Amino acid sequence: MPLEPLSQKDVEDRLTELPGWSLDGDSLTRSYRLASHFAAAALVVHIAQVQEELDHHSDLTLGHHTVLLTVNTHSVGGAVTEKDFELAGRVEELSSGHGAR
Ligand SMILES: C[C@H](O)[C@H](O)[C@H]1CNC2=NC(N)=NC(=O)C2=N1
Repeated sequence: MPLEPLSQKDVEDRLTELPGWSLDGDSLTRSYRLASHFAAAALVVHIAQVQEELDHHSDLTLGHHTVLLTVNTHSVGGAVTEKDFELAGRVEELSSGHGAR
């Protein structure tokens, strides 16, 4: 089934299940803080693996002890779709194993 943009209400409702995530413009976003720069880099690699698995490649920025994700769907003009929530949920699951907060 082709991806469709979610309504603003759907996005807000779904965000209540993802603490730490918010809507920034047309994208879902979350910043994670890690114990070291290397730990942050390892989280980036792990997220990149999931992005490949889902064939969904959101912006992923490595900072000093931080990882910033900005998630939207290019094929619908950069709006938020179900696939963005799927990726965000997967990242939430794996982030705790990295000690991210
Ligand atoms: C052909 C390939 O499946 C598409 O280009 C995928 C790749 N990764 C993607 N990532 C994101 N964020 N949005 C997309 O629409 C998208 N499309």
